[in-house]
Amino acid sequence: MEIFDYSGPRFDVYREDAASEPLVLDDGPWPAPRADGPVEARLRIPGSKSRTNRELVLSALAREASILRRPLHARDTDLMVTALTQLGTTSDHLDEGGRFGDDLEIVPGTLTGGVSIDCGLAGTVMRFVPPLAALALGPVAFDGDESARRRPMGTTVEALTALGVDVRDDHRGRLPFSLYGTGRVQGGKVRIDASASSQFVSGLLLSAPRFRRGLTVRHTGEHLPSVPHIDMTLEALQGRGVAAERVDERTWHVPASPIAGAEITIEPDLSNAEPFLVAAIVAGGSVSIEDWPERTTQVGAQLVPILERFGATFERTDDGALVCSVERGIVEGHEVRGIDLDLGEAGELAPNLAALCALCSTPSRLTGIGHLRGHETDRLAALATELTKVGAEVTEFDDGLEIVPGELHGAEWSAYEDHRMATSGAIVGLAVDGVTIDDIGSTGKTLPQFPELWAELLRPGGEEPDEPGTISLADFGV
Ligand SMILES: O=C(O)C1=C[C@@H](OP(=O)(O)O)[C@@H](O)[C@H](O)C1
Ligand SMILES: C=C(OP(=O)(O)O)C(=O)O
Repeated sequence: MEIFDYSGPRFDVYREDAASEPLVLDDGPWPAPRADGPVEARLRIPGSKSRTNRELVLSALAREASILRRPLHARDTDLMVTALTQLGTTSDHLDEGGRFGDDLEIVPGTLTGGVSIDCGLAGTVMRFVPPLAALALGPVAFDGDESARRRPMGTTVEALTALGVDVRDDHRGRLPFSLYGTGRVQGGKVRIDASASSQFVSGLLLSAPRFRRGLTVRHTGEHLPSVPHIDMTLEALQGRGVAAERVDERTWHVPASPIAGAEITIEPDLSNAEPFLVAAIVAGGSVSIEDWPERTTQVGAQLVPILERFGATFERTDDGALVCSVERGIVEGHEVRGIDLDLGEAGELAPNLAALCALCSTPSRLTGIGHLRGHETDRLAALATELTKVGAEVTEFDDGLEIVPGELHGAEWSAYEDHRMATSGAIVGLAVDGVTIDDIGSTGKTLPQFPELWAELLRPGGEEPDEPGTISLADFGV
């Protein structure tokens, strides 16, 4: 079939409080600000990427309209909205979302193909949309960024093929590929190897209520990373009246079922809170994150027990904020010991933790994260290269990293178009003079406001900016 020529949305680094006025940072390197002493900040972090993109997919498949309150507006979610719109969904901005952008109303429509989907570098778009596209009538082509073409896709392709979907897989389990939707998928049972990504499971489960016979997915591979993300998928389905369930450790079942419309407030992205919480350990002081959910399936919740091991203490305020306090920071000469940590469930937390480990006084081992080689970039190689550049000694294993701290020094830190590599460089820069990040704009994948929030974090004594709601570009050396 024809691969349609479609150039997807470009993204800008922009300020949500002036959403129509993109703030385009210089292409040049971003000087990571140093922290000289304790920080004191209370921050509101935009909505969860993982939850927003699940709710967007379910809203497109639902039998009636849905409203998403405080959804994330970032490159990954913009790509999802665009993909679903191309396939027949309508989305309207409700203009009530406050500082981080509008609430969204999603009205499902008849799913029709004849389109090319730009997945950008978003794992959730490339793994969640193809099963939905199989329910559309007509051809749908998928492509993404150059780096996205290196991410594993074979399990999605094989699963859909096994379910009788006509998939043209010219690049053997990589983007670009295309499928020919017939408007229906029989469903039933499918066995897949999801050891490279939990998103293969989640993607199938999300569209499964609309398959004729629902779907039972069984994972046959050795490892299964990021299990809490599958729990989040089940929770999202259940929230729409679908009796989705985990049958056993490697099997999930979703019955054929209507998907209800819903009004859902998206929790803040706890994984995107990570660099700010880590900053409290590096600088000392306290960082509060507003609206930290009491119960959540987000892996970011694991930051509390993990960062306690680095000396942080946590408490909740009556108004729902999580306060992370650290008596003396690393920059004040406090020595924090490294740790051994299995991050198999929470791989997306690994890059920022690796940066923190490099600032500790003793070696650390992060394991269970071999699948990070298929993330935005090969994160194990990228972390090893960049941490070595600034003076740490790093050994890569098949499933992780050993990080031996050293005398650290400034360098140009490469982000590899990876939001979490960029924020990891910013963490190192808090404690090390002369760190610059080659592409801070890559944070736009899930947190376009990162430079702005980082400046807010580092503003002395919680000082108000010159004009309320604005920050000086000089803060970024722009
Ligand atoms: O389903 C999701 O929303 C995600 C699942 C995880 O992917 P992997 O299982 O590939 O690690 C996670 O790392 C990613 O950031 C988001
Ligand atoms: C792995 C990640 O993203 P993606 O959803 O693109 O897989 C991540 O955000 O850490």
